[in-house]
Amino acid sequence: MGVKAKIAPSMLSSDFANLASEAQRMLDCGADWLHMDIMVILLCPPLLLLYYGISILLFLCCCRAYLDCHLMVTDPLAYVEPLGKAGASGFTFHVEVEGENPVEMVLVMTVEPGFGGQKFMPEMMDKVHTLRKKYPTLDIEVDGGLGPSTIDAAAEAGANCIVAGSSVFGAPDPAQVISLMRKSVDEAQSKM
Ligand SMILES: O=C(CO)[C@@H](O)[C@H](O)COP(=O)(O)O
Ligand SMILES: [Fe+2]
Repeated sequence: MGVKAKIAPSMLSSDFANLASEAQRMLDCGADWLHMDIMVILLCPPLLLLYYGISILLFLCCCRAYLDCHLMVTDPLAYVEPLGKAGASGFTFHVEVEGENPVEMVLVMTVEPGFGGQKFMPEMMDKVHTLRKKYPTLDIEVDGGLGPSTIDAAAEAGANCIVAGSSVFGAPDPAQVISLMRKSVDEAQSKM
């Protein structure tokens, strides 16, 4: 058996007016982590920055889940301490930003950063495959366009941490989608 599957619904696709109950709903459906996209005004609509400021605060009060914070910012280190104190559990940075990139988990984007609901980019699987060959026990996270129709490609390439927004929040039965993705990762890992 290889590395453990971790399924992380992206809160970007949740009902923003009911964040705390949306978070709990995903945990009740079997989510391992909650994925928090943190963006800057320069790259993304300001409303999202405002939203995430508020949502982190809400999570502090209401949610004890593992918060997988995806920092789409140019100065990620500046966010680590305050967000860590505030309850964030793990961070991913973008390789394009300056400075060191510590490797406990590698995130491979499978859409252009910025929005949920985009189409999965299968060409990114070469990168995942190369990483998995080189680092058999590393957590490798994929983010964007993951769902029932794309999970097998990601799992077979070696991804084990799966971020999924629209496919989970938009499903009539999110628990079933989470369970299907976990099964796909577990099966692929058992063959590695
Ligand atoms: O980081 C991002 C987008 O920038 C993601 O976390 C998306 O929120 C994933 O949403 P889906 O592609 O699964 O709808
Ligand atoms: Fe993300």
